[in-house]
Amino acid sequence: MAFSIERRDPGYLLFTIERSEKRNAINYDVMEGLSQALEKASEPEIKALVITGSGESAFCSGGDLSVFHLLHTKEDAYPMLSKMSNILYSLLTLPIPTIALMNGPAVGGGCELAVACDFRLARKGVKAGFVQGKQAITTGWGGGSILVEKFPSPFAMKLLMEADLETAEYLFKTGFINHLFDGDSLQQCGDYLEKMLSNDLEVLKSYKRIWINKWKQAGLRERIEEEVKNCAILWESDAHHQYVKNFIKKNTR
Ligand SMILES: C[C@@H](C(=O)O)C(=O)SCCNC(=O)CCNC(=O)[C@H](O)C(C)(C)COP(=O)(O)OP(=O)(O)OC[C@H]1O[C@@H](n2cnc3c(N)ncnc32)[C@H](O)[C@@H]1OP(=O)(O)O
Repeated sequence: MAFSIERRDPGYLLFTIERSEKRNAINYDVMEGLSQALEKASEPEIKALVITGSGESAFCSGGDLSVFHLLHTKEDAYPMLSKMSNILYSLLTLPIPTIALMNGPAVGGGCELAVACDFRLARKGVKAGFVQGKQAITTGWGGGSILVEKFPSPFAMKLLMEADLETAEYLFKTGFINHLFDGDSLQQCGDYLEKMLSNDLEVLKSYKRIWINKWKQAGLRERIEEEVKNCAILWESDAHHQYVKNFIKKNTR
């Protein structure tokens, strides 16, 4: 199974990508798992959704390049990008708080998954970055638009345009990471959530609605659709295919 979904104390749903051998890369099974978790997170008594990856080698290494290298044209790429962008938009607008528990690196689409969550908790020393620019594409799951909506422009623009991996410590200073931890990630996450989840679910939902309304008014859904379409166009470039070919070659030697 590529994922697991578990109810945990104090009242949150834990979604784990169970693909540590692929550094928790997102394939179609993981997308299906995320959709199921989003549905389950709407059940009564669930006060938050926590997303993590198994092991400590990665939170999520982005799109599974061993699968997505089969997508050549923009017509091939668009359905995959669009599907995942719909999942990330549902995650963004989930009526309860959401947490990316970054026990390891978050790379490319993995960083898009993290930015779609309300809070990001990272293990000290891990790295994270929107590296897509180095692969001759842009973010294509909506993460660029979400980043720009949530963070000050010069910071967001620098992260996207430099397309580098940054340390969790730098990202903490800039506010992208909300909490740095050592030791047991689930224990740390439980401690971080304890005060918040001691409040009534309707209070949490009412506050979350303030952000959801803001994002709706800002036309974020439409902006994400534009990002998806633009990424699909870049996807079919020779430069991108060359990058992916090199990645596959390097990793099958
Ligand atoms: C779709 C797009 C988007 O944003 O829209 C994207 O996400 S583009 C995807 C962006 N992601 C990437 O460029 C790949 C990022 N991956 C990495 O940077 C690295 O793997 C780290 C996550 C930092 C972990 O490094 P570490 O040295 O621990 O592991 P490693 O590189 O030896 O990888 C271990 C195994 O996982 C596989 N692996 C790692 N990342 C993968 C990925 N994204 N897709 C498919 N396989 C992947 C490697 O091929 C290797 O398989 P074998 O053991 O069989 O050799």
